[in-house]
Amino acid sequence: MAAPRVLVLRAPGTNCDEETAFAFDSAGGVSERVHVNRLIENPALKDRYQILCLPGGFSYGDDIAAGRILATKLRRHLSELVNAFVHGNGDRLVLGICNGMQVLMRLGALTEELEDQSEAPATLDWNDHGRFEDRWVHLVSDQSPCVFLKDIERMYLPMAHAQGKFVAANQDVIDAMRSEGRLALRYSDGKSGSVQSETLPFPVNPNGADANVAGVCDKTGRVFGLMPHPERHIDPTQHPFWTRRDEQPEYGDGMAMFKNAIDWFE
Ligand SMILES: NC(=O)CC[C@H](N)C(=O)O
Repeated sequence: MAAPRVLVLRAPGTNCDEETAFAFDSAGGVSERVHVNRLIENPALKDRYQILCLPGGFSYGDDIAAGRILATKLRRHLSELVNAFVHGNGDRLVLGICNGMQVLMRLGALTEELEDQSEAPATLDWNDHGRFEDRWVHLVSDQSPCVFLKDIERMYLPMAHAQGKFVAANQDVIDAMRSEGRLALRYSDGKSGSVQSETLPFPVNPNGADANVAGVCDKTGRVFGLMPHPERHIDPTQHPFWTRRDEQPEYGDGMAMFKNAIDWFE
């Protein structure tokens, strides 16, 4: 099959699009970085791509709330495009990384069937300490339908955000999402390989996220958002202690996610 085409969406303030396109290309995809205004001018462009990726950054300066303006722009001008990727025939993938996850959450694309009239089922709030946190974190994945996390048990990835605290409206949302394996990726201490659901203290849980959630997927596992940055760890030399490791793995931990996405189309 021809290599899947990846739409890496740009907006004013996006700053991880080049690395993200490089990661998809290194995994065997063909990426194009496209500005949101070009899509609004030519919505038919959506039919060129099999994967939609919303990369990290500070879209529209994080004004109002991180991801809010880009989400509103997508909902107002590109709802057909969003719908084609999120739903469509169920034959495409969506990945939101950091600011991209914030956009997917504001759009409701990760939690839409849990939506009730009164409030969002879940959101991404300010980190508990109220500051931007930029460092490496340990992650474990739960049993999950997430296409991107297939056969991945743990990862060590950089994080870099101020508004990454996953907060659910209530325990029912947590229970419903957990029972479907949608609280797919969790912060961990790097020792235990299993998911912990009682909220772990800082610094293991860097932002105070409910149930240590770092990434969530939709019901189908095709739509996934995560706060850490897999595109910043695709080469082993990006690991902070790579010179001290006895053996170098072939790839950095994040690469498997991009390969899973490309392989899904085979
Ligand atoms: N790395 C990013 O994508 C940053 C996300 C967002 N601007 C925040 O600080 O929360």
